[in-house]
Amino acid sequence: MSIVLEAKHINKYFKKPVMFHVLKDINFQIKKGEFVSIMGKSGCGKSTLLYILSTMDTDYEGELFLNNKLITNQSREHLSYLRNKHIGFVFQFHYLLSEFSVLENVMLPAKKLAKKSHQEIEHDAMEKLKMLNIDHLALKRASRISGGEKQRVAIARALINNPSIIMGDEPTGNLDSHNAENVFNIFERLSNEQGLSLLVVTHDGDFAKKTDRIIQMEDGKIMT
Ligand SMILES: Nc1ncnc2c1ncn2[C@@H]1O[C@H](COP(=O)(O)OP(=O)(O)OP(=O)(O)O)[C@@H](O)[C@H]1O
Repeated sequence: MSIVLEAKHINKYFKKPVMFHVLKDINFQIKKGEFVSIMGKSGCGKSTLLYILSTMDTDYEGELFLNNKLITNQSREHLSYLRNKHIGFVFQFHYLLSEFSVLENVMLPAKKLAKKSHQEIEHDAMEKLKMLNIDHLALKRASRISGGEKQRVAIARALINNPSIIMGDEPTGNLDSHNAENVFNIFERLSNEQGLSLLVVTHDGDFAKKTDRIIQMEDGKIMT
């Protein structure tokens, strides 16, 4: 099976206030369609790692490959393009623009990519909303929908450019158990039916044990 994301010998140091070796020789691969969770105690380096994997932090040692292409040492502009095209993000807090409609929020990353017409983007956004059973919310303001609905809109937005991988930082951390299960089921369907890869940092052991594989971190290292 093809490899979507690969980390080779990733090391990271925070230099202030004192030199701190936060990530220690991180190596792993995420295959197409794999649903992987990252777990570990608070402070072990999960968010720092996700920042690097998502190309937002470029201050690290080692190599990162996205769809078998080396993406370390690329320009900020190119990384911004790669991120928008190939990586979808779902965070603990949805970061929707509250004054915009649900549909407009979902369309935004595709508008930024500027590869399709307004009509095509609107059509794609409606398809994603339908897939997540929230198309009836399309014209509502993002501020006027529930927390669980907002997280589904955030997932639709993450999917709009048909990314290779979705990265999540505690995507169910702010949801009740019913909505958390809902998000898990959506992710599982995307992985099984559409071959989308997912990499999710979570503190929720029940969520993690249902994923294909758990990457367990301890003190900046991968233990499993
Ligand atoms: N900008 C920074 N400068 C210095 N140290 C930092 C910085 N950001 C994070 N750290 C430290 O690096 C370590 C890893 O932080 P990180 O946020 O990656 O942990 P985490 O596993 O995601 O924790 P949590 O589960 O609480 O979110 C922690 O000890 C943290 O205090």
